[in-house]
Amino acid sequence: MSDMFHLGWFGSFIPTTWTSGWDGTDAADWLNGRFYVDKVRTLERACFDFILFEDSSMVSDTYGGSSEATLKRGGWAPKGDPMALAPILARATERIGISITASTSFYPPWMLARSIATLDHLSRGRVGWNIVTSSEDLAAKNFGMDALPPHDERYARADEYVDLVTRLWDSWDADALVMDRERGVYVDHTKVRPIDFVGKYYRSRGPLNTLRPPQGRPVLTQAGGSPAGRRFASRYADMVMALPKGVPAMKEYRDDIRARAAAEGRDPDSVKVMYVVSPILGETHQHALDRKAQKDAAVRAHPEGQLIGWSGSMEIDFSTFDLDEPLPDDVQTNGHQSTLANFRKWANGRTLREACVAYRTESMELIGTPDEVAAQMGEAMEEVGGDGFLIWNQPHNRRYIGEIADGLVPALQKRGLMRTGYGHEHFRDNLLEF
Ligand SMILES: Cc1cc2nc3c(=O)[nH]c(=O)nc-3n(C[C@H](O)[C@H](O)[C@H](O)COP(=O)(O)O)c2cc1C
Repeated sequence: MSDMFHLGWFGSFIPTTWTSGWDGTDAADWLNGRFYVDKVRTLERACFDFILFEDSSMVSDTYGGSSEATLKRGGWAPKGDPMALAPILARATERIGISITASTSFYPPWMLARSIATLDHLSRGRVGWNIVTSSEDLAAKNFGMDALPPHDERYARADEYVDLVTRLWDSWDADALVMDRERGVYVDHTKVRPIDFVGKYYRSRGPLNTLRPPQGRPVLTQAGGSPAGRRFASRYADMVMALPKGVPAMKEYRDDIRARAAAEGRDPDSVKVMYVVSPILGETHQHALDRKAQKDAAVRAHPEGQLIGWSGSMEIDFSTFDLDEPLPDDVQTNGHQSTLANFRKWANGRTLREACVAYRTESMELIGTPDEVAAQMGEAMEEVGGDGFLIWNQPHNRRYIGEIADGLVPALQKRGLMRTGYGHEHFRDNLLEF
């Protein structure tokens, strides 16, 4: 029998789908948080390890040189701040991890260390920080910069940033709070120290002005695809999100991350690699295939949705290219480099129109009845070696969440592939349990 693996949910604090016919009122009032509270409760009932919110800081106007295309569809903006949403989700739940994205290029490290430490207390040890360096110059302009530093320098800065943030968390010992009424001592000052951090890019005296996070180090997650990104992930991340295409590439990616982690002196089992998937479920196998065909037809009819996404993340105006030709060879980006490189490799001469239909934000296609898909996931994990999957909402509505939580999850649990309860209070302990 296959081993148990982890399941997380990967998504954004954005409107739900509003054109599927199964959307209710969520697309209108998603920003009041109610949909997300219901969602996280459902995922906790289904024993997901965590929910993770990606993030960005811009309204893209790359496609067609205007924000019209982005805003008209409502796919990338508006977007709420996951840092503000997290405490509401924490209050509504008991065990599920809540991981939020914050960019090392924009957040002052001391502020980030303090916000995450506070959230770790508010959630009683269930917070994760998804570390990104950001990749859009447009976002940099919102923070007073003309452009982001070059790709590899962003990772060099992030290296120092994470070092600084973890030192700030360590600037308070776990037993600093003594609350000795007789002696009149609330905090033992000998257990709180300045850090006097002086790096190439950052300086901070410290200490932090709040208690050490319950997890000590809240769960760190990352998604580096480039060599610099992989090195960074294997040095710091407890969980790496990945999008290699197909089982052999998934295995190669995991083996590489584990080897790099071992070279950094870490136990490879302390780094979990999780793959983005978006299962298409049906009542019968044919029903699932029909649903996939329907999805493909929708993209074929409106390929611009995909092109707008690529324009935003790669900062390349895809509206300027001929849809019936491949992406020209001379196109470059300072943004998600590995995304562009992977795109070229994967597109392999496809025209842009064909590429839009074929592209999937997922590592492998999973199509079938819940039990068939559970079996496919088990087989893939057996070949790859671990460590689990991130479900990416497609479509982003209650109907899809229900299909996963009440269809796929019970099928996984029946096969012994997924947990049926939480063994620990803290996110980190649950993630490292197997
Ligand atoms: C599953 C997944 C989630 C990601 N989430 C974010 C995000 O929330 N914000 C962001 O700016 N970048 C995000 N990225 C981009 C990564 O941080 C990274 O830039 C990308 O994987 C390319 O790798 P590289 O930076 O090593 O070139 C994500 C990537 C993946 C695969």
